[in-house]
Amino acid sequence: MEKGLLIVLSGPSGVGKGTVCTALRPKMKDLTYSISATTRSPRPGEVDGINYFFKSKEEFQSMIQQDELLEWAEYVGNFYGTPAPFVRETLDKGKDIILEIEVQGALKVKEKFPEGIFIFLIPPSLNELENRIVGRGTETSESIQNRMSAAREELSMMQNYDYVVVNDEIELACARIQSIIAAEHCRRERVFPNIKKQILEVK
Ligand SMILES: Nc1ncnc2c1ncn2[C@@H]1O[C@H](COP(=O)(O)OP(=O)(O)OP(=O)(O)O)[C@@H](O)[C@H]1O
Ligand SMILES: Nc1nc2c(ncn2[C@@H]2O[C@H](COP(=O)(O)O)[C@@H](O)[C@H]2O)c(=O)[nH]1
Repeated sequence: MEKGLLIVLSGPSGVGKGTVCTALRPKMKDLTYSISATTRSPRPGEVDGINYFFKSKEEFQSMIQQDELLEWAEYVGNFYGTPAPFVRETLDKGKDIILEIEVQGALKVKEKFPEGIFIFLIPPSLNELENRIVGRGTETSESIQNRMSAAREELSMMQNYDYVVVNDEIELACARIQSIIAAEHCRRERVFPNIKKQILEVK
C-alpha cells in the first residue's frame, strides 16, 4: 500500500497553527492529527490525550531514552516531542498526517522524512503576531517576550520549508493549505492516474 503524506506545519507561537488546524478538521476529514507530548502545564480547557500528552520531565526523558519520539525539542523552557509509533502507523495505513511543531523539531523530521511536506505559517506582521499571543490570554508577560524573541529566530528559518503560507484570514489560510495538499497528491500521482484514466475513458 502506498504511504500517506507527512505534513509538517510550523510557524511562530501565536501565528494561528492550532486555530488553522481546528478549522481544517471539518474540511479535511481524512487528515490525521499527531498529538505531541509536552512537559508544559495544561492551559485552562486543555485535555490530556486531546491537546497534548502532558508528561513530567522524568516521563519525557524516559520517552527519549526508549526512542519513542520521532523528534523532540526544548522550546521556551519546556520540552515538546512527537510520539513516533502513531505517525509511522498512520503513514503505513496510507493515511496523511499533520504535525504541528516548532522549527528545530521540523528540521529533525526533515532529516528522517525528506519527502515530507513542510509548510511555514507566517503572520501578516510581527505586531499582529504579538497582538495574537497577547489576545489569546494564555501567557505571562515573560512568556510573551520569550515567544516573540523565539519568533524572530524562527522566521529566519522559513527558507528551509517547501511552502510559506500567510495566516491573514483563517479561511484563506485553510484554503491555501488545502490547495498545497491537493497539489502534492497530484504530484505524487495518487490522484493524477485516476484523472488520466477518466480522460482516456472519455476519449
Ligand atoms: N487569521 C487570524 N486572524 C486573527 N486572529 C487569529 C488568526 N488565527 C489565529 N488567531 C488568534 O491568534 C491566537 C493564537 O492562535 P493559536 O493558538 O492557534 O496559535 P498557535 O500558532 O497554535 O500558537 P502556539 O504555537 O503557541 O500553540 C488565538 O487567540 C487565535 O484565535
Ligand atoms: N518540536 C516540537 N514542537 C512542538 C510539538 N508540539 C508542539 N510544538 C510547538 O511548541 C510551541 C509551543 O507550543 P504551546 O502549545 O506551548 O504554545 C509551538 O510552536 C508548537 O507548535 C512537538 O511535538 N515537537
